[in-house]
Amino acid sequence: MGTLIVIEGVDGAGKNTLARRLVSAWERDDLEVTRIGFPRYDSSVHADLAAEALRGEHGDTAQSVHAMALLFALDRKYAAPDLRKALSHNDIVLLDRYVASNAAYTAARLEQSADGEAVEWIRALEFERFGVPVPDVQILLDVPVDLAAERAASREADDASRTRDAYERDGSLQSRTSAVYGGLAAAEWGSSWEVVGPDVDPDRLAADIFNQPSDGGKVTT
Ligand SMILES: Nc1ncnc2c1ncn2[C@@H]1O[C@H](COP(=O)(O)OP(=O)(O)OP(=O)(O)O)[C@@H](O)[C@H]1O
Ligand SMILES: Cc1cn([C@H]2C[C@H](O)[C@@H](COP(=O)(O)O)O2)c(=O)[nH]c1=O
Repeated sequence: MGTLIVIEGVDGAGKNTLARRLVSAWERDDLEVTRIGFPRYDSSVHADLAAEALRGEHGDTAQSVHAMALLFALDRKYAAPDLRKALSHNDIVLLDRYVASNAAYTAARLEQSADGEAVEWIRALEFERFGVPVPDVQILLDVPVDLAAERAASREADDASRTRDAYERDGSLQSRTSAVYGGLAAAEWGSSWEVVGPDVDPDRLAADIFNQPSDGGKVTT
């Protein structure tokens, strides 16, 4: 059975970039790795509806914190069989965003903290009711929100297909989300967390997170 590793962080933190570098490091060590990004745009109707809502379509859907969270959660519910299959065929399944994204953004939108009702609602909905796999370790890429916002803005300037959505343009939401993430990591929400900064060395992180072969491929933090 493979190890389920998740990268979390605010928009523009550099999750996608870090994920690619971790995969390269693990593949150099001959590990079998699969990378999946949530939301699963273009392969999940729920993910596509959520993206469209965040760009102003579907009436007042985006205004409803809970409707948005349900769309993101349904994307994962229908991905769960593929996640289990991927875990049975790989040493590592690396996810770019997962359940903690829903917990952090939902709580932040409702101005709650990591120990509030929204986070508990997401935990019960996704892990208990939908039965999505629980991660072995969650990495929080903890980047100052101003730096993350600059990166998201410059990515938008370079690539017209990456225009910022409603969440990405809301600096206050990004700050609150960052704070909730900090609380989730401190509470080891769901599983163990590793908090890393913007200057993390991906090769060292890859080695730290997946110690092999001495511990049989189990995760350490
Ligand atoms: N370590 C880094 N140093 C400099 N620039 C970086 C670094 N990591 C990422 N970037 C740049 O910042 C921008 C955002 O990075 P990336 O797409 O990896 O972030 P993300 O967290 O996956 O964003 P989102 O959640 O919004 O999809 C990209 O233009 C990327 O090239
Ligand atoms: C998976 C997931 C995402 N979100 C939020 C986070 C982002 O602001 C947007 C879109 O994600 P992307 O990484 O920028 O493509 O949605 C969320 O609130 N809940 C989730 O489960």
